[in-house]
Amino acid sequence: MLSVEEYRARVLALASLPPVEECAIGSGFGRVVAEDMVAHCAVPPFDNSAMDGFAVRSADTLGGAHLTVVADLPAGTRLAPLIGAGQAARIMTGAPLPPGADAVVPVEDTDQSPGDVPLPDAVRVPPVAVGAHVRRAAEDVAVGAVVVPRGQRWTPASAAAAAAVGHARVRLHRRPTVAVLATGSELLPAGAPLGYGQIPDSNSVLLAGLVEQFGGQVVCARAVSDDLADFRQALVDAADAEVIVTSGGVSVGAFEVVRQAVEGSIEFVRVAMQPGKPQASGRIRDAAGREHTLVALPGNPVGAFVSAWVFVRPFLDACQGAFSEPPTLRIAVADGWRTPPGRAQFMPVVITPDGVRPAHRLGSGSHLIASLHAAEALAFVPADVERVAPGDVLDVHLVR
Ligand SMILES: Nc1nc2c(c(=O)[nH]1)N[C@H]1C(S)=C(S)[C@@H](COP(=O)(O)OP(=O)(O)OC[C@H]3O[C@@H](n4cnc5c(N)ncnc54)[C@H](O)[C@@H]3O)O[C@H]1N2
Ligand code: MOO
Repeated sequence: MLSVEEYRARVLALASLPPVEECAIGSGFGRVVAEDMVAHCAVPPFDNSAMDGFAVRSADTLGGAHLTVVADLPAGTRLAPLIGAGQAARIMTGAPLPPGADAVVPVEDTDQSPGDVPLPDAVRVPPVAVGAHVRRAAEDVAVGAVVVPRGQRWTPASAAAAAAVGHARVRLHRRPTVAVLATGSELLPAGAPLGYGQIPDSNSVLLAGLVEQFGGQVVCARAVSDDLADFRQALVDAADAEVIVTSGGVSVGAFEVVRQAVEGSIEFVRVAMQPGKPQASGRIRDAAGREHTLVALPGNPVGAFVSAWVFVRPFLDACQGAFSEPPTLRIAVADGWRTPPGRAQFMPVVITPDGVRPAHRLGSGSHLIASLHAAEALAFVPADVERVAPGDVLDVHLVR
């Protein structure tokens, strides 16, 4: 049996990076930045006022002062009047601090009224320190600084950062294309009336959703029977997919269909984890000679879910050039449970004020698909731990 880390390393070794595309900064959210984005301009680009008020020379204001108002400076002004001794300028938030001035007094702290009023001839101000209410040029980011590093996911906030430092376009990795095939002759599409021994296919919708959540682009997702002709047709549908994620058939038998339908090398392994013990992966070539990476997960739905988080997520991250680790917390256990000896366990849990507890009374049973959605996280129990007791502290991976 392989450890979780050993098998994860084997799956990661199958990853390859899709090409880079140049995109408008307002698009491609969720994709991964391919090159460090460097600031072309500073943020803020110039010293400016953080308040509506009066720009002053702090040295003039010791003990309070009555200053002559020599200019009116709204945001966007092109005026840059020199403020001399005993002078002030009315200034609005975001307007450049005029030369000579080194502080701003908010209008509320003066004898003037706020709002749209005529420019006064003079203003009474209290003492104010150098730099008060001034936003310094480059105090957020300086020219040449890396603002969004490669490997990070592109978000609306990164797009705003890009705009602020002078970029209209960004280089992003293309999303890897993924086909999801849930194998099993007992499977029917969701909503179809069930005959004897048949069940709804819940894995293809589960895995397709997770693949999208992990940044993959799902090109097809459906159930496939354990019949050679059906699997061959599914591969035709999946022709555009760089990656094929399957569920089912990894314990015995059904993968013979895959072996007969394709060329390539698929490795079947047992991983010391619960759920998710049987796994398979490799590279395959379809009848038309196209290469695909295969990541095959166990059919039991909770096993498929856990395997997707533990193997497919880091694999798809590597296929996108992403460096992110899943969010992991250290949380105490509220109610204890037994764990399988010699296998790491991923327990679906809810997070309560008292700590984590299993999301279902039957624990990590790998068929408990209808209650899995209640789980907020997977609590990781190392292979050498056989009993989890209240108060034990575990690594908890968020799964929402
Ligand atoms: N003799 C042994 N039997 C089993 C072992 C074992 O070591 N020795 N391991 C068990 C474990 S653990 C798992 S996990 C499963 C893995 O089996 P497969 O990957 O071959 O999956 P199937 O047999 O096809 O299905 C297992 C289970 O899951 C249901 N299923 C499958 N696909 C779907 C789907 N798309 N939607 C909903 N439910 C699905 C299927 O009906 C079965 O109940 O093997 C154990 N057995
Ligand atoms: O490994 Mo299976 O997924 O435990 O049920």
